[in-house]
Amino acid sequence: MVQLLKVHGSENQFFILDQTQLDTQLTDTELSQLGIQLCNPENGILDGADGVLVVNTSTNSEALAQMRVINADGSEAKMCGNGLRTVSRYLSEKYNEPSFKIETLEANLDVKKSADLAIGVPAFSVQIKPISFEAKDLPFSYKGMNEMINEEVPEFIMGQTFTSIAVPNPHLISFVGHINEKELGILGKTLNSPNEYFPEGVNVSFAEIRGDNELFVQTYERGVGFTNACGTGMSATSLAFALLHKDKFTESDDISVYNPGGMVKTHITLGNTKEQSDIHLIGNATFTHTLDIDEADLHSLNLNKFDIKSTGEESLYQDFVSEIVK
Ligand SMILES: N[C@@H](CCC[C@H](N)C(=O)O)C(=O)O
Repeated sequence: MVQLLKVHGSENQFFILDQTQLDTQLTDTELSQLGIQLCNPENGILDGADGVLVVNTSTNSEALAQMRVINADGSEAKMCGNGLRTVSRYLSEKYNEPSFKIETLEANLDVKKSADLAIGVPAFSVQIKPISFEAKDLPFSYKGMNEMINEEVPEFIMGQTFTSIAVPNPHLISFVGHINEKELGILGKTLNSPNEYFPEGVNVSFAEIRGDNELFVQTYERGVGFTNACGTGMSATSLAFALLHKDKFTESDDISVYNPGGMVKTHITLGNTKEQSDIHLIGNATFTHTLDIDEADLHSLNLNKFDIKSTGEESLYQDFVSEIVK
């Protein structure tokens, strides 16, 4: 029997599959198909999810395990901040370790247990890197620019400015007075369909500055669509905020980042160069369900065979959210 978990970070929903439990690892095609079928909001499991987080044995001795990220459309992402917190909790409980490193596609990242956000709401802090602003790393193409930092791009939306940062998955950020969800949806869809600007798609976030070190961020995710929260999106937005809105940013304090699914904290330490800045993302790591299945059924995608049990954690998370004034 294999056990998957249904988890979330700020209601950014995932399934965790620990492949070290399996006799035979799923192939990349099987993982992609599993992502598409499990995550479908209409006929997936437990109302679907934004992705599948795959735990593998690490390929280097520094990290406790490896995390891969399969988006809901079956594509693979380089990183996932909210997901990394939930995988951190999973590994922390499995190995009884409070802090360690997790291998992701481009870096080994420091993770550690933080103070619970509320009763029954465990939290983890995760490092987000590497950081790049270079067009080739996003990748993007616009008027031959090597970086897009606070640029007006009327082809996207008239009167807004845009900043593009890879952490290392690609993000496009725009600070606005008030988030227009319809415009975010149209831009997100356009830039995640064949287009001349972001050939590999991009996660698009609109952010409102609510006060000193206080943001509200909404994201249209590559490979997913609208999501309740995007951890790397909130991290990249926090870095853009620290660089572009210095009058509202205090480096010694955390930034509170509200989102449709709850809230997280980020901590930005600016480096000698903007790429050398340090980003930490702190937030909940909630396990909502366990899902047991025979390994053979997993390989053959017989997903109606899951034995699903609730953990009871979601109501405690909802109690925490009801106390937040967004
Ligand atoms: N929601 C995630 C990001 C997941 C990857 C994204 N869809 C991509 O393709 O880059 C997060 O919390 O960071």
